Amino acid sequence: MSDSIVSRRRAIALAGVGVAGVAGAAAVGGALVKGASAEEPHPVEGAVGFTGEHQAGIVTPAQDRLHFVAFDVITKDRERLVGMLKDWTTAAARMTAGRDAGEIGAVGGIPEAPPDDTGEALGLPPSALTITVGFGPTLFRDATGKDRFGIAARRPEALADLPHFAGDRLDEAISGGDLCVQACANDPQVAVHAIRNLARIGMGVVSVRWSQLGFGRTSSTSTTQATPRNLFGFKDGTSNLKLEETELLREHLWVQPGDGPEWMTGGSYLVSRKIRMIVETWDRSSLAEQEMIVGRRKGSGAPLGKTGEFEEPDLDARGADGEPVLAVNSHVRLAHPNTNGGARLLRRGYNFVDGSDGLGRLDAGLFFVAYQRDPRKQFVPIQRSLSRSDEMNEYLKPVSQALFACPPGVTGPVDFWGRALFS
Ligand SMILES: C=CC1=C(C)c2cc3[nH]c(cc4nc(cc5[nH]c(cc1n2)c(C)c5CCC(=O)O)C(CCC(=O)O)=C4C)c(C)c3C=C
Ligand SMILES: [Fe+2]
Repeated sequence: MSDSIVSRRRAIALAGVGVAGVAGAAAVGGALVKGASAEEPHPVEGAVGFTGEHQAGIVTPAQDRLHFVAFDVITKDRERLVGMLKDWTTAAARMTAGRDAGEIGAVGGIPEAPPDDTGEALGLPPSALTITVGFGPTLFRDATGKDRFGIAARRPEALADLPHFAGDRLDEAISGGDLCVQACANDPQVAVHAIRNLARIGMGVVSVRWSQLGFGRTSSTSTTQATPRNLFGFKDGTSNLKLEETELLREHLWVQPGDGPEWMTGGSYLVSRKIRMIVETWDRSSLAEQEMIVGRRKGSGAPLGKTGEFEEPDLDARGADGEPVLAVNSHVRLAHPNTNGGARLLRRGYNFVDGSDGLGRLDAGLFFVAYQRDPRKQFVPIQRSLSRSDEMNEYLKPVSQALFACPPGVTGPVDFWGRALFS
């Protein structure tokens, strides 16, 4: 029996209950989640498994495209919020398996009712779509300190507000958020379709605060992937944490039992930072200057003083002139674990070009995304060290920042994003 026949029969059966009833019925139970799970006997080709110990979209080999969105929760009703998270989980399981967001689908319903899928991904393969969800600090307490949904006591200490960093002039309107969804796929239409349908499902419960499109992943998250380049033309992601480094992931990426709170075990913290790159100025600097600022060769990606991309940078090496081979204010030295008490990140950023700035320059840069076990011990010290003296800052303008707690993966049919947090 084809999906469309199932959808049509279901549509007829549900025709009498109205649109709200149809939307609710499509989200009931967990059967749909199971159908899209990693344990499915016949996984869909090109689909990334949805269920598991950790959410997909973190160590998953970085796809080419991103649509990231931060939402404000606009309801005061805890049950409506929980209901939406259940509906999101069901829809995400379907979409990551290459199916319509709802059971009726884009064209399977009655003509009088809005479809439960928007339709722009009809006929497209799953395209390795992953959908990853996170909870922002303001979901736990609002700006006045109010416990909005009875979960303030469950706020992780690691979800502490990020400090101000020297040189930052962030735009509040495109920073923060109560919830975030990161959709990554190898087809931009598939990523946008996923976000659009979750926003549609969340109508009346959440409203879009800000969103960001990205292209050309700027990190590899697996040793099977070639290192991509950022908009400064440099290989980016060489020394990133990788999917295959299980021990390092335990140490630096996943929240471990005992870290607390319990509902975050197996999860990870996401920091995003939208950084405008003044590419026109960068393009007028010499190759030698660019390589000195980064600390690596532009062609091979090798650390200065070495020849292979994956050789370790030597922070102590000095040239014939007695000066450090890796400049004291180079990006790689300042971001290196040895400079930051061993701190490491799993970076998963994307390039962006948001048109032009009205002054004859591209509005382009890096939408930096990094996952970690505890931002207070990882992102914060690294960013402090970069903010203080990175030579690259002359070419950068950070415009937004956000922090989210991404819970562990959905484990099976009755599970949903946030179940342990809200139970
Ligand atoms: C706070 C964290 C970081 C921000 C913000 C950041 C911005 C940023 N980075 C590049 C380009 C490169 N970064 C590279 C390495 C690198 N960067 C960070 C952290 C942040 N970068 C880390 C932890 C590392 C790894 C350091 C190490 O272990 O050696 C590199 C080199 C290649 C690589 O290893 O990935 C490049 C190139 C830009 C352009 C940018 C802001 C726009
Ligand atoms: Fe960097």
